[in-house]
Amino acid sequence: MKLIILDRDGVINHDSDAFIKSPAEWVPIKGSLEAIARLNQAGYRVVVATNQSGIARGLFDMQTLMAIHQKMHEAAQLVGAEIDAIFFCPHAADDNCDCRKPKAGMFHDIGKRFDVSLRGGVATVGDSLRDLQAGFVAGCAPYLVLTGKGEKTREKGGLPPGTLIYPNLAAVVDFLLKKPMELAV
Ligand SMILES: O=P(O)(O)OC[C@@H](O)[C@H]1O[C@@H](OP(=O)(O)O)[C@@H](O)[C@@H](O)[C@@H]1O
Ligand SMILES: [Mg+2]
Ligand SMILES: [Zn+2]
Repeated sequence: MKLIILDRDGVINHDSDAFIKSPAEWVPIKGSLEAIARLNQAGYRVVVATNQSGIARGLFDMQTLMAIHQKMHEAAQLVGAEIDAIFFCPHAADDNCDCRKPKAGMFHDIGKRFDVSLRGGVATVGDSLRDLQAGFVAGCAPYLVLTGKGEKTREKGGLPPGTLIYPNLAAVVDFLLKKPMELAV
């Protein structure tokens, strides 16, 4: 089975320094949902691994997070895309949980749930260093996109070895499905 693990904010939808606190604030990045549909058609299971410390911060509750994800699923369906599962960490950094990226807990759980060894070339796509670090530790091939916080992440450096950089999720999918696309260097 082909599997890919995507960060949510800044990869699928626009991010905000004020967090994505409601369905109304969830706006897909142009081309991202269509890119997921192309992955589905190529036989990929698409799974999201997202930090949602806004829950621990009291910025929004679980019901609101579920409503945001319902909107994401519906928007995906409109373009023939399907997100197979959404794993999220609702904790704050000082909760010292095992699931908050850059820890790899969500990635290990995804590997178990889908019975896939992540070390077999499973790609993970993120806009923050912690996304890439979590995936890399779990054995994934890291891809940085320059949407969301990606430009800042590139400037800061320290990316896991072998990280490939692309302008956005659609360009990563072009590469994965072997349509020529220039690397964003
Ligand atoms: O990119 P993913 O993992 O899908 O979600 C990130 C969000 O949960 C929020 O994560 C926060 O980081 P802190 O949780 O405050 O460190 C900030 O970066 C917010 O701007 C951002 O919206
Ligand atoms: Mg992000
Ligand atoms: Zn957690």
